Amino acid sequence: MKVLLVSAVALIDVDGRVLLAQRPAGKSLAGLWEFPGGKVDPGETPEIALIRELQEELGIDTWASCLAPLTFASHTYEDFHLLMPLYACRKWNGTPQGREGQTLKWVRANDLAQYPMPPADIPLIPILRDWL
Ligand SMILES: Nc1nc2c([nH]c(=O)n2[C@@H]2O[C@H](COP(=O)(O)OP(=O)(O)OP(=O)(O)O)[C@@H](O)[C@H]2O)c(=O)[nH]1
Repeated sequence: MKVLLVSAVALIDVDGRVLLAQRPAGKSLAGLWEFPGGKVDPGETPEIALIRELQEELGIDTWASCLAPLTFASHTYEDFHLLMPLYACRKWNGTPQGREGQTLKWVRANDLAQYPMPPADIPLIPILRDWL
């Protein structure tokens, strides 16, 4: 089984809300809400990959020093095994915009469970809620 390394982040605003992005139609897991992030390319650290993905997907800039390791997902999908570190980040420059057609939503900790997420993300929600 191929292990896929994906870096993801809980962006947290001044009101303690978390940013979720809805996967656009046509992609795998379309319509589900996920944490911003993406695949770690060869030669990248998880932090560098995340900084790049945040620029590409949301048009914001952040720094490795602002990415705090929070927890991780380890989940077997049909064709691969996902290993996904989840960072927490409260500091960035710019206003997140869905640059790749994603709908974005700032969600309160207690409302996170109302957003359908990929199966790998489900165990992360109570951890994030307790941490917030
Ligand atoms: N970014 C992100 N990816 C997640 C989450 N949960 C989860 O299972 N994934 C999976 O991790 C992989 C992330 O890859 P990606 O975002 O770079 O790539 P993608 O599937 O959008 O497609 P692409 O290869 O066409 O760019 C996908 O298989 C996605 O379903 C999550 O919360 N955030």
